[in-house]
Amino acid sequence: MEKEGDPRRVVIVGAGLIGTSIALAMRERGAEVLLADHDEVALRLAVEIGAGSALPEDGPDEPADIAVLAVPVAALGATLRAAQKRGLAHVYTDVASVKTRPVLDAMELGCDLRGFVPGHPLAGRERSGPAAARADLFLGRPWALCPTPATAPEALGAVRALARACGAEPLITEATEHDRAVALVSHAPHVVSAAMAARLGEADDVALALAGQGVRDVTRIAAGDPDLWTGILGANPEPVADVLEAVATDLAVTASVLRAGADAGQAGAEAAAGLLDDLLRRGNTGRARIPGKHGARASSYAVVSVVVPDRPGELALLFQAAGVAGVNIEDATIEHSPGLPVGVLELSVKPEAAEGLADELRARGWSVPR
Ligand SMILES: NC(=O)C1=CN([C@@H]2O[C@H](COP(=O)(O)OP(=O)(O)OC[C@H]3O[C@@H](n4cnc5c(N)ncnc54)[C@H](O)[C@@H]3O)[C@@H](O)[C@H]2O)C=CC1
Ligand SMILES: O=C(O)C(=O)Cc1ccc(O)cc1
Repeated sequence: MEKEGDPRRVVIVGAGLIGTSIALAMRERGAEVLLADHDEVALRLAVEIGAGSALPEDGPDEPADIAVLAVPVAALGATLRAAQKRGLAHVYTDVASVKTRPVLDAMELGCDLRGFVPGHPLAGRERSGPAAARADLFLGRPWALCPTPATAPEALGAVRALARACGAEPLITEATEHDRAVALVSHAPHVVSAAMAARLGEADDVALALAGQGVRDVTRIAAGDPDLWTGILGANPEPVADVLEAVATDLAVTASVLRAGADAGQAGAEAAAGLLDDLLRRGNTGRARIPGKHGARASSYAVVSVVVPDRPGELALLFQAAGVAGVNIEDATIEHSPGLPVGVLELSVKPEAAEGLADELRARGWSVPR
């Protein structure tokens, strides 16, 4: 549904995963979308899945409200310069995973920084290209905006409206702060995931046959495009290296503790166990600090666990019951063992709503262990 202040005409340069996802989200809001990509196959595919129409060679009839540059980090400066020269839009933004380096590139190339709002949606996938695009990719996700001192307030307002129209939560920050933050929460995790996944290159058939959800979780993002990630990491080297060195220290201490513990005496074994315990507990603490939906702290929700029979319509009934009880479900996960006739549904709700929900579900016949 269209909202006042939403951009009406949007140009997307780079019809890959992120560009096409923004295009699809804006099309759902009724915007006109014009797409460009130097890869004709990607462009055609994006047009065919309904993301918009191809930007004419000679540009739009009149400048669009916003042009979104969704190209790899290293291509951003030149792409902005070319887009501004063609007069594609009144306001420009980008989605690159790093902010300081591309903004410097844009300055060096003489881009007009007043109408440029550096941006970065913190949502993505381990797949590239328009075929992987989804209109709902940005729902409830943070979208960093890093205006420079030169950025015009109207330009910032327009890009903020674009992020909201895509369902995201805009968060204004400064480029160097952004780059340090994403080194910790996105870039270094990618390298750690790749380093673990790389071990699987040497795994034998038995090990691979035993691979469960844990290793899948830890290595999911390692499936990302190596070229894209080489560009991201190369543009944010120092902050990423700082995090990797800290992780490497924890790993090196753990490895030596495990080796020493194997043949240490009683006192040595206790010291080793203490160091290991310390890391595992710091891991619990760090993981619990990752915010849940809309930036709320995950630990600020209470979890109600419900045993649900594996029957058609069961979840619909249960969510309906929560609705009748006036309880908003903030998040839900289902733990399900294949072959078992039941699963455990974990519902995250506001703490004050947990008891009422549990009582309501018990009254309707569900098992909610105390
Ligand atoms: N992959 C992810 O999960 C996320 C990526 N990003 C950032 O979004 C940007 C795009 O990444 P993806 O969409 O994942 O990549 P992608 O590979 O799916 O799409 C990039 C598209 O840009 C096109 N392209 C490259 N240079 C171009 C140029 N000079 N002119 C026109 N088109 C050009 C490519 O042909 C390709 O279709 C990158 O800067 C990345 O850092 C941001 C958030 C998440
Ligand atoms: O796959 C995921 O879950 C991601 O988090 C992807 C991602 C990749 C790069 C970004 O700059 C932001 C997000």
